[in-house]
Amino acid sequence: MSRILIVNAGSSSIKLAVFGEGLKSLLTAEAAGISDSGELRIGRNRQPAALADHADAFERLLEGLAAQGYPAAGFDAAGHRVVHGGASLTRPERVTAALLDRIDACSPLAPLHNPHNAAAIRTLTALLPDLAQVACFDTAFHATNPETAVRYAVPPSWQQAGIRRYGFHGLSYEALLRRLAETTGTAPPPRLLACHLGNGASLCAIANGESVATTMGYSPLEGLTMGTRSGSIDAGAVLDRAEQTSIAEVRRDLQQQSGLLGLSGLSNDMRALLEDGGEAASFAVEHFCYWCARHAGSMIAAMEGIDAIAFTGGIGENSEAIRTKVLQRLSWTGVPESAVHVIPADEERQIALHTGKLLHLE
Ligand SMILES: Nc1ncnc2c1ncn2[C@@H]1O[C@H](COP(=O)(O)OP(=O)(O)O)[C@@H](O)[C@H]1O
Ligand SMILES: CC(=O)OP(=O)(O)O
Ligand SMILES: [Mg+2]
Repeated sequence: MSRILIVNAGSSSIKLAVFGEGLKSLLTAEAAGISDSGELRIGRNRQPAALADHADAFERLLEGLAAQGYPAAGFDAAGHRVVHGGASLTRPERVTAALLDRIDACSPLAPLHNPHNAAAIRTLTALLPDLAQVACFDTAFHATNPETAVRYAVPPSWQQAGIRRYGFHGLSYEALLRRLAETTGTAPPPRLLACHLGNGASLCAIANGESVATTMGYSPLEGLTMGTRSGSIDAGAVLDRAEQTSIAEVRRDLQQQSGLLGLSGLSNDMRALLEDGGEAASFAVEHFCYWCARHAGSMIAAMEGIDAIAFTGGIGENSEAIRTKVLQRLSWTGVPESAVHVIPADEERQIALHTGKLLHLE
């Protein structure tokens, strides 16, 4: 019997899942609010936990799995979410030293993610050198985007340097399509607006089951207002700030001090802002919803219309208040309630499916 460990390291959380024979889910665990007021969940057991960083959180999660009868040495394979695969990593790959180098090379493009993804792979390699590991890329799903959607209007030298739109949350969108098919029993709607609203947030225009446009671009910074990331901003403003301060400061500000946190001055956590309800918190929430709907217009234009909407991600799945606000702003689309779906993010099973297939596991 094969036992697979799945590792999904996001910007603020690490989710682990253990799958057994027939991809039966055996145990899940999650570390949330890393570097903030954290929480550790092993199975159904939740407790507040001070989680210094992703490495600390990963170690605590592995200890938690071992205490539940799933020690690391008992795994036959591991599958990882890797956020940025660049232009060439467009399908799941077996981890090798050379592949790790390529993942490292993409780290500057996804600084809140790829270093943690690579670190988790290295931690497991050090613990279990013979463990078969597979990397699945968030960028891969968007390889079907047309060239007009992918290219920035910049000189050829930029294009040669890899400056183009890649798009992210691909594993989540793949999982969303799979689960939508499972629940409806039909082919995907011809023009589906998929909304992954979590700490990182993006939208995807999915036409006949394929990504044709998405709001994130070169890095997971572009597009919607996010937990700590600014979303789209005029490059002119970025250049001016860089001239006045430093590149490092601008990078930190745009990646870690902006978004809901920057607008509210309180928190990057949507639930905390909704609970707070004060003026600053409410403005941040409105900004999130307004820009979500405004970017949705761009996705709908890319598909030349819309038949259905699906929400996923921590906010998309759990917050009816946010879904309602976004849908109110999209009422002009005429999408009926029956064509609005809420799909729990299932990146872990998607990675397990890829891992099992690539390694021919039973
Ligand atoms: N019930 C809820 N209401 C509103 N927001 C929620 C709720 N549950 C979770 N969230 C929000 O989901 C976000 C985290 O999303 P998630 O997809 O888990 O993060 P990550 O991008 O790190 O994977 C946080 O902003 C959190 O506040
Ligand atoms: C790509 C990305 O933004 O991921 P997350 O939502 O997990 O931060
Ligand atoms: Mg996530």
